[in-house]
Amino acid sequence: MLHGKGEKDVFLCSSSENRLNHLAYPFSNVDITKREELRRLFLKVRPDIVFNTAAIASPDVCVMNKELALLVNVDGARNIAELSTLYGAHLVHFSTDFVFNGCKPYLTEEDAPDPVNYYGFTKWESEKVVNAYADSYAIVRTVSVYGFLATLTRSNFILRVKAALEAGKEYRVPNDQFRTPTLVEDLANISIKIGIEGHSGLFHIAGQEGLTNYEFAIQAASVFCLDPQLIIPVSSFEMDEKAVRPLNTGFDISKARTILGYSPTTLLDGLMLVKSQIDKHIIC
Ligand SMILES: NC(=O)C1=CN([C@@H]2O[C@H](COP(=O)(O)OP(=O)(O)OC[C@H]3O[C@@H](n4cnc5c(N)ncnc54)[C@H](OP(=O)(O)O)[C@@H]3O)[C@@H](O)[C@H]2O)C=CC1
Ligand SMILES: Cc1cn([C@H]2C[C@H](O)[C@@H](COP(=O)(O)OP(=O)(O)O[C@H]3O[C@@H](C)C(=O)[C@@H](O)[C@H]3O)O2)c(=O)[nH]c1=O
Repeated sequence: MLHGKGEKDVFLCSSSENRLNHLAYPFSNVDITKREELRRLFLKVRPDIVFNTAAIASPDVCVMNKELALLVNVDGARNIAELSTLYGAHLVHFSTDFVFNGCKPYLTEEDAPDPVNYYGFTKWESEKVVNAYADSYAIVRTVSVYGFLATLTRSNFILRVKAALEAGKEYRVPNDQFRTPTLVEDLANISIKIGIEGHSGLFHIAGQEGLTNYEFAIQAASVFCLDPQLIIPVSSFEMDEKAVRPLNTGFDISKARTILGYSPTTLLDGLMLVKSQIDKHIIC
């Protein structure tokens, strides 16, 4: 998404291999929890803008490995915030709707966080360290990101629904978790704008339609021409996941619309885009 945007060179890093090597950007392995290693990278690259997407982003993994979650999500964010200040970079840090308790949908930037799981707790703490240690920064909170890339670290909701239905398997989905799903291209484009234009503060970035995960799965099945009968609505309680999920989240995106001119893709267009990307990938 960064390709051809502005006059910036792009430098990629992550803790394992470069999964975007077809794009031919320079890449370094870095562990954000290792401050000296990270400092050497800042010294070498001298970034104007840093996008911090690194995290332990699975709520279930976070609750099972709290030490690691705290280390990466909080200490790692602190290292990046400190070094961004030291080297004069504008930091765009990513956070989540899971900082909220799920009692109210369409949350604004003014609503008070109150996480109900350990992942949400570490992400809220990450926001506090960014606030405390970064001079020039924006925090981008987002919700249930969907999209297609052949080399994803983790899959996402609609790709899992698609895989199960294609295999003729039933897929149990909570009908009591309300979200505003976010198309990854919308998130990437607005984040680049935030970075390049140097916007500061907190932004809620999500899709414009709110629906339950069950309804989302049904819409995905329709676009992918798969059998919706295989999608079984269940309560979150019946899901029996390791980490409890906040029930009602989803964002009010008025601030982003007004300040950034953010105008997200509709859910139907987003799902059709993902379908066309997958079809193209299969043909290639
Ligand atoms: N996906 C979603 O629906 C949502 C995501 N978010 C937030 O967006 C951000 C990105 O999430 P998402 O892309 O889904 O997460 P992924 O799990 O897909 O990717 C996280 C990345 O973090 C990297 N990473 C993990 N540990 C380290 C480390 N110690 N040092 C350097 N890099 C590390 C991983 O690198 P490697 O691949 O090399 O292991 C991986 O690429 C996170 O901050 C998450 O909290 C917020 C709301 C919704
Ligand atoms: C693994 C699994 C999940 N689900 C449901 C649970 C949940 O309602 C929905 C989405 O599950 P996921 O594990 O993709 O997402 P989940 O971890 O619930 O969601 C979050 O991801 C993190 C990173 C965030 O920050 C949040 O914004 C949110 O998008 O899918 C199933 O229905 N069946 C399954 O087999």
